[in-house]
Amino acid sequence: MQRVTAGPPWALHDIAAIRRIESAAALGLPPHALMQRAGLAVARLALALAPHEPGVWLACGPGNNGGDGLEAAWHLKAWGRSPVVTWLGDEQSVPADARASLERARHAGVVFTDTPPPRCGLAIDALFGLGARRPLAGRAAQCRDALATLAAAGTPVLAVDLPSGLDADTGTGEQPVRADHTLSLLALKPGLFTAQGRDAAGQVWFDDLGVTASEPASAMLSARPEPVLRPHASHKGSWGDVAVVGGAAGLRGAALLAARAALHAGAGRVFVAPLQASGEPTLDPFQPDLMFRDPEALDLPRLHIVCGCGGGDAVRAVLPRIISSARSLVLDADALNAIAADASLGKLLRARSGRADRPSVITPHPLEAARLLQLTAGEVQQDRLSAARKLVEAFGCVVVLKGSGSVIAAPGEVPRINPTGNARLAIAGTGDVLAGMVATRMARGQAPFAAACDAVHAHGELADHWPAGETLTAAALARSIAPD
Ligand SMILES: NC(=O)C1=CN([C@@H]2O[C@H](COP(=O)(O)OP(=O)(O)OC[C@H]3O[C@@H](n4cnc5c(N)ncnc54)[C@H](O)[C@@H]3O)[C@@H](O)[C@H]2O)[C@@H](O)CC1
Ligand SMILES: [K+]
Repeated sequence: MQRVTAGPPWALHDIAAIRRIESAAALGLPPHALMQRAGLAVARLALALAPHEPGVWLACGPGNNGGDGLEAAWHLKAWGRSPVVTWLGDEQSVPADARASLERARHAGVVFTDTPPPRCGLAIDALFGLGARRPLAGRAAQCRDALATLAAAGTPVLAVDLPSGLDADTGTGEQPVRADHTLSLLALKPGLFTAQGRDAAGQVWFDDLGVTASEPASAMLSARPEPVLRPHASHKGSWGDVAVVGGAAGLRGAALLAARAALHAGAGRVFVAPLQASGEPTLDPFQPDLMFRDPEALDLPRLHIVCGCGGGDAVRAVLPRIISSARSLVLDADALNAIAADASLGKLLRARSGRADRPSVITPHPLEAARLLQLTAGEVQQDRLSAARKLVEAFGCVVVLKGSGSVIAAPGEVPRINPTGNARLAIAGTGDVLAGMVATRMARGQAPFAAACDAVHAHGELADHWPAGETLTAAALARSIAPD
């Protein structure tokens, strides 16, 4: 069993792949073996989480997720604990494996009750796992509410395989169980790490039940970036030139944030090309290293461009030239809104996909993604991985779909879900900082997909390591970037 932490590139499998892995593994094992391993793993983790509390309540559903819970109860009883089970199954329709575990638990003298105990040392959610495809209702919803009441009183909640009611593929669900810990069995699921998954699952643990996955990963958790060695014999030209085009009147800050982020991330030179800026000062007094230019004067084929941050409507006019000519391109915010409103810009972006030397990355949040796909933001959030894939199909570029568990997708690549970051990033300007970080990585010569994955990971880690009690603002975030 392993604790899932941000760092290694964990493989994720969708429901269809897990069902195939399960069938292949079962062929070589005696009946009930996988559930026995699952129940043992759950019981071990339960013991580790509440070593001094004998009372454990297990809410067990009608299928094999409930069977895992019953099997765990049997172990806990054998180890001298006091498990109490609420079982929602039906004697007539219980699956064979779950029946075997039910009988073991009954014969061992595990207590069964219809009503949850008022208190216990640990509560285990074994209501539904992979089979949950509809909202919890009736007694299952009552158990979910009882788990919430216990959690509010300080009882840790451990979910078996998935928080019940959470969709393993998408991380969506209507009021899923909220767990402090989730033990994912056989394979890790994408839904634990995106959309509502992170809030519902708490700390994720993984036990492969002794089975090597016989299926390719459906997605991966992106790994911590490798540090980049900066050779002593390098100069500012070695680290690339980033130019930020945006910051229309009243929105200057967004462009400055992206530019400062690019500078702190280690670009060799950073230019700012504000839109509608005639007669304004051409200096950022807090960051005098930034060089100001007229957007029309930029040598685009040499430059790694960030476009859109605070672009307003004015960005529309400069986009055709930028999309056609920029050396590399990160498109954010108003640039994406302009593309959503004008199919000819989308065609220009798509045309870049034929040129490996002209990479492009788009960084929409869910509403911008929805505009690009002509969906609602709710529809995008309903299946974030598939929304990111659709954007890749539409524009042929690297896509960063921001939000809890940002998804990074690209042509020919297994999609990544980013495991870092927290709600402190849910403020204005942090997306501009991210755009500057992605562009800098491309300016330094990284391939666009890796640049996007690494920048998103590093951006999230800044928030994860933010000092307690200090406010995270986008400007402070940009300043805190340390080039690696
Ligand atoms: N796949 C495997 O190899 C293994 C699976 N195991 C466990 O088995 C689970 C999957 O078991 P099942 O396929 O039996 O599915 P579940 O136990 O998740 O659900 C059982 C059934 O409940 C019904 N159901 C779903 N949502 C409901 C709702 N909201 N209200 C009422 N009924 C609902 C569905 O018809 C579903 O088939 C996994 O998540 C895991 O916990 C483990 O035993 C280890 C091995
Ligand atoms: K569960």
